[in-house]
Amino acid sequence: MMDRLSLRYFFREIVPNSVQNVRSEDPEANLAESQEFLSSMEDKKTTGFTDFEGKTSFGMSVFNLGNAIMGSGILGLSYAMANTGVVLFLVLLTVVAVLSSYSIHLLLKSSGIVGIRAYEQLGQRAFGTPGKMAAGIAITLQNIGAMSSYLYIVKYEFPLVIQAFLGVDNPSGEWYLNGNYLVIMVSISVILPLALMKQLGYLGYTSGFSLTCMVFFLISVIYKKFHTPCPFMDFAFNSTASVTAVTNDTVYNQACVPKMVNLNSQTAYTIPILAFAFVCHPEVLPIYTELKNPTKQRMQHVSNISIVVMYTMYFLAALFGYLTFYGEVESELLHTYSRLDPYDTLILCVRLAVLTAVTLTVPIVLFPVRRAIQQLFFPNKTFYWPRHIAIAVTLLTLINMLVIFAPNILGIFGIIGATSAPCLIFIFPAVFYIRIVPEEEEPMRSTPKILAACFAGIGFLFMVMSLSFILIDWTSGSSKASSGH
Ligand SMILES: NC(=O)CC[C@H](N)C(=O)O
Repeated sequence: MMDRLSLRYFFREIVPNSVQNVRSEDPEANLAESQEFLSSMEDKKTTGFTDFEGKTSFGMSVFNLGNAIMGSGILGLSYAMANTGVVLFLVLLTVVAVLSSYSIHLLLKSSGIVGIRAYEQLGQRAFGTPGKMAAGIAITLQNIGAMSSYLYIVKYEFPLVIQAFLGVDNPSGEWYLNGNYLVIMVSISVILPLALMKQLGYLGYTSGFSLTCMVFFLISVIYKKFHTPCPFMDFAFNSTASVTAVTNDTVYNQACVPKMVNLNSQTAYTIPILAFAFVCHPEVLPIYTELKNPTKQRMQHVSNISIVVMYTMYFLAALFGYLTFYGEVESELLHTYSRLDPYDTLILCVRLAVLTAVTLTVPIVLFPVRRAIQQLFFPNKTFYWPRHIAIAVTLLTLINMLVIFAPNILGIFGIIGATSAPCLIFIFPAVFYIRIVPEEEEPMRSTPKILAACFAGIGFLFMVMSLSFILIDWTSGSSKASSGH
């Protein structure tokens, strides 16, 4: 048994500041609590979290977080680059990646103080029930939006892939070429079983596979750049427009020279597209909960590795996609490849790879929504299989119905994405942090809190900006890039 002195020493040296802080008011009570805490630490070998003892390895956690980051967002990046130019795009991409990592730091530090690694609990600690509701609702809306965008890809791309591989030239209502049936089949046979897993950690393997598919996508995009003439020949017009362009030097030069900095009416969409591409914040804390030997540094390390790898892949995909089509690139990169040749085998494989990748991302993105629903409606309840299954089935049914019956709702998601993404990345982590970290540890005027306040301000600015652009777009009737995915 440790004596009082060595216990104090132990606390100063080993236990994170945050834990010391919450336990610092009454020394006697502290000691009793500390002993209890210490013995629980000896038993469970945790670092102050009472919620769960994780078993997922570092590598698997990187795969899971990488998979959570990488989604349909990647398909809109070339378009974003076409509207910003290479250099400005790189600057903005770097800014969003760094801000994203900083925001994870805020979340991790706050959760270390609260002791429970759930976004909703941070909201609860900071603002009581309204805070918890706000976090839960933002996560639910954002992730349902993301999952629907993934299933849209399945609905519209999968039939084309099957049709081309089976060589059906004139489809006449075959059931296996009907996107709606395919969405339901994929949901039941692939997504549901994965979504029923008790823990996220089990999805590490599928996440690894999903990322492999995206690597294949990236390699193909790079390969295509070097095997596509510029200006490219549009399959639909069977080359006439482009041939005239080749003969005309000025047109050629204009069309096939990358712009370093470009500003136009679509430039404003870059921020929402980039912000969406880096959203992974609802998944960070669930992944942290399951991490083996969880410490803030270790989880920050997992996040930074995932962000750096995705940052590199995002940049390369955007760059080579842009260098293939230049100003002709559409808001969804895969559509642009169809203009080259819809039956090109490589492009069909790429579509299949992207389809697989986003399908395997759905269960990861569904996890935090189920957790949010559990936190909002069944707090303090222990794990219960029927509830776990019922929520997953209900959510998947809802998303399937949205994708099948209300495909026009994508515009609404533009609005949701423009509000919930800045909330989840910027505003909530910052304001929760400011409220949760005790004033004795960091006074209101300390640098970290002022930084956090500026961060919330940036988020608010992004939100207002994105919303105004969407509204302007709607009123002027051209919704070319309403969501970019
Ligand atoms: N939870 C999410 O919204 C994930 C979105 C993801 N970053 C994407 O690019 O698709």
